[in-house]
Amino acid sequence: MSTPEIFRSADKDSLVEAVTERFITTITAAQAARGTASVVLTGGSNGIALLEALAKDSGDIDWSAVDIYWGDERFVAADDSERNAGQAQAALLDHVPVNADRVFVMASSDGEFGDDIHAAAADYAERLAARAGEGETVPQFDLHLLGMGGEGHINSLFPHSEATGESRASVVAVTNSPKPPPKRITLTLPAIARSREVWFLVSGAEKAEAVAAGVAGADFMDWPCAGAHGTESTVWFVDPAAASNLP
Ligand SMILES: O=C(O)[C@H](O)[C@@H](O)[C@H](O)[C@H](O)COP(=O)(O)O
Repeated sequence: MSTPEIFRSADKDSLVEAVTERFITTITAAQAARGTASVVLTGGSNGIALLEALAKDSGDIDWSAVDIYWGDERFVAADDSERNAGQAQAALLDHVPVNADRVFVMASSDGEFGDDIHAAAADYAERLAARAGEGETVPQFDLHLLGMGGEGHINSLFPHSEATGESRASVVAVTNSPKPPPKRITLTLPAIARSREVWFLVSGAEKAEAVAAGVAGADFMDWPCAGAHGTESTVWFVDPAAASNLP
């Protein structure tokens, strides 16, 4: 488990610029070392702004050799504008030469499992396991991106929820999310822990308390963000407002 690193930016725009630059460096380095890279995307304003910036310039990233996953998804119809996958498609994936076989979208509520959210979550767990090494259920991600809510939720892991307390399964269904829509599919803390790097992309004063709790290593049932760590690095990209409760 890595010690949190804090990257303070002057504002939200320069936060996205810094993340974009470091994303390019990290993914090209992974490809240079292993011929391939894997990244877990996040929704939210900063997560999508990063993808838009990458669509304009992603340096030497070989997009055909990147595995793309999502940390969570809203279990709604495929064409619902709330879907993280649809937003990522429009922001980036439609504009770069990704390999469609390496883009792992979580099922929608009108997909092959219909409204069976548990089957849809189990399917994602199986697809992760199929890409994992022997004896593992989750591939080693090079990078897991995370947005965060003001109460410290990451992916669809909300405070004091069963999903946040999950200690074994890699993917679970959430049927009572306090933030709409209620039905979601999410990677769990043990799945996030398979990441070399975990990056939080956080701006705004309403996130300041959660940032401080996450960096200080609070109880993850109170502040789910405090339970997410990369094996090599954990980086909090914060603007001045989000950093305002840090020592
Ligand atoms: O799951 C959701 O309902 C939200 O999309 C949420 O998880 C979002 O990613 C964070 O709240 C960060 O959002 P911002 O980057 O816009 O602050």
